[in-house]
Amino acid sequence: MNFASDNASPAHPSVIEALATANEGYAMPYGADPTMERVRTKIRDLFEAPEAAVYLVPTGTSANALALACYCPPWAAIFCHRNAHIEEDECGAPEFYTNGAKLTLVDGEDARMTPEALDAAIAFTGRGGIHNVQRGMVSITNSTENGAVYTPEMVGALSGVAKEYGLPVHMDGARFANALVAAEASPAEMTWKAGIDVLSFGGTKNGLMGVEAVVLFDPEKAWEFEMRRKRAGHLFSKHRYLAAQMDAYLSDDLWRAMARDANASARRLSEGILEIPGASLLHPTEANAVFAAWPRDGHRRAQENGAHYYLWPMNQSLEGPGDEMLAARLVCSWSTTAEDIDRFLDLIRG
Ligand SMILES: Cc1ncc(COP(=O)(O)O)c(C=O)c1O
Ligand SMILES: C[C@H](O)[C@H](N)C(=O)O
Repeated sequence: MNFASDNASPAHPSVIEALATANEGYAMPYGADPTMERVRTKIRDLFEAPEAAVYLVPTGTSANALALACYCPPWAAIFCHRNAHIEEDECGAPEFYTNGAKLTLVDGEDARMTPEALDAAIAFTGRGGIHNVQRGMVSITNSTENGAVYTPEMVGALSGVAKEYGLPVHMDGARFANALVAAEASPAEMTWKAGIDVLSFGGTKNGLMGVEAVVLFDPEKAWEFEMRRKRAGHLFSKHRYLAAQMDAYLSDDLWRAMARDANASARRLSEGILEIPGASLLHPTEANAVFAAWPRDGHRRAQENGAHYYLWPMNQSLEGPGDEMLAARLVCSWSTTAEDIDRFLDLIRG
């Protein structure tokens, strides 16, 4: 029973098979392999964006930081939610790769920014001319760090604010597939049709071994992205192994099937927890993560029987009154089984 993160899940067998197939013979390096061309075409078709520039990188952090660096000057602000991954969990990579851009934090429940809060933050920034950090760009995480989903309409409302100030918009889509299937939207509706300029299109959390696509819907910055990727050391020489993963991901709609399974598991888990007297959700279960609280005794039983997950916040203690409510983050993935969930629920129910 591992609910620590979808980063803990195995790669899907189809992905491993694709890697084994890709391992036959020779292939031109650095992205010049035929599989990458097929991946680029698939993504352009999927997003209805025939001119989009498409690149693969190994991690979500590299996807985010390199994308942001292409759109935000060093003297400007990146407006993001205060719990955004680029703020809390990338060890300063966005600030480093942009050569110093400032992350300006915006509030909103469930790690979803509101248009009003975003507008206020942008309006306040750069008001004093040369003395202030300037207005740079906006970054949205979908699904969010608290497991919530922005619908295309919500994305459009935030992008509308950004565009009033002439700012580009990035989407951290480490869990884009989970958001997309939850919103029952098309990739184009959830991105460029809603004002997104550049997308970190995640695969690693959703069944791949380690690859993310960066999609620049206007290819104007394609060459700059290529240079930044190479200079950062994120251009794989044996690039065919990244391309093979993404090719398998996009074949037979595997990516959306895995996301649907992960989201369904989270709903099952969330509903089961709410049957426990006193249990509650900290955030709505809209994608593949559950943020919930239940009695400490249940946590002790689960962890004594091998369950892996994070208390939320992480610094809470298992020592203390057994009936006291403790919160946790539980993340489901394509590989989460009904047996895992039912076993976990039996343990925390007692
Ligand atoms: C929302 C979000 N964005 C980006 C990342 C970064 O991905 P990585 O850890 O592969 O750098 C993560 C990691 O899980 C994430 O949760
Ligand atoms: C928190 C950690 O960085 C990872 N993004 C996760 O969601 O598990």
